[in-house]
Amino acid sequence: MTLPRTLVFDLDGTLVDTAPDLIAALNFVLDREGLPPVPLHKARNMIGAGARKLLERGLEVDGRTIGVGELDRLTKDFIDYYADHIADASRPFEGLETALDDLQGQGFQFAVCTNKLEWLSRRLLDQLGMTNRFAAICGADTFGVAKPDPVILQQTLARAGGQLSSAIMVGDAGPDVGVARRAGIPVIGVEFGYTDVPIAELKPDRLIGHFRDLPEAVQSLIGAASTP
Ligand SMILES: O=C(O)COP(=O)(O)O
Ligand SMILES: [Mg+2]
Repeated sequence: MTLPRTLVFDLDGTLVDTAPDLIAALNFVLDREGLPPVPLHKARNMIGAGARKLLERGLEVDGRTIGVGELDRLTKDFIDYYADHIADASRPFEGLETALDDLQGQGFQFAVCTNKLEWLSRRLLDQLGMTNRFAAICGADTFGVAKPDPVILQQTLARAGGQLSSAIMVGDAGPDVGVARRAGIPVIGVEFGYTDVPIAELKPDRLIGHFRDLPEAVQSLIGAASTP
């Protein structure tokens, strides 16, 4: 039996431009703590390792480090606020729907492997009308491990009914390139996402600057893999 080819997507900064709502939630919490807001351009690159890390990084801008208990409380406040505003301004990156239609027509299926919490990821994709696009939607809490641990990618693929030998990862940051490398699958980097290290420096197998280029990047990877 041939299992379907699977494209596994990161969520924040890859499928959806979530920075405006994530940073609004961060600044809501900072404001309640009496701290100044972090500007969007600066805070964008703090996204990628989950809500807790985003808060830690946001607090560090002001030179603040806090205890575990306080961080727990602020993370809860952050998630409460974010959940209520998850799709106020977040939108899929340009060209995504067309690229997915094209690839689906070629027989690909899709999955989401994110360091966001699963229920937040589902809520976001629900509100954008995209949940049904994905055979599996898995977050940092789904299997108790986050990217770049390869287990999350292996388990996401298992849940989607795919397999590692016919999967490609698509992501915007270090954890995405890392998880793909550790699981031994190719990775396409997107240049429009959130990362403190430029994605090109992480050397993904292909780089795209717009979703219109995704089908061709996928084809060239498959072509390269089947060339003797
Ligand atoms: O929410 C985050 O910080 C990370 O999410 P991502 O893995 O979808 O980029
Ligand atoms: Mg990301």
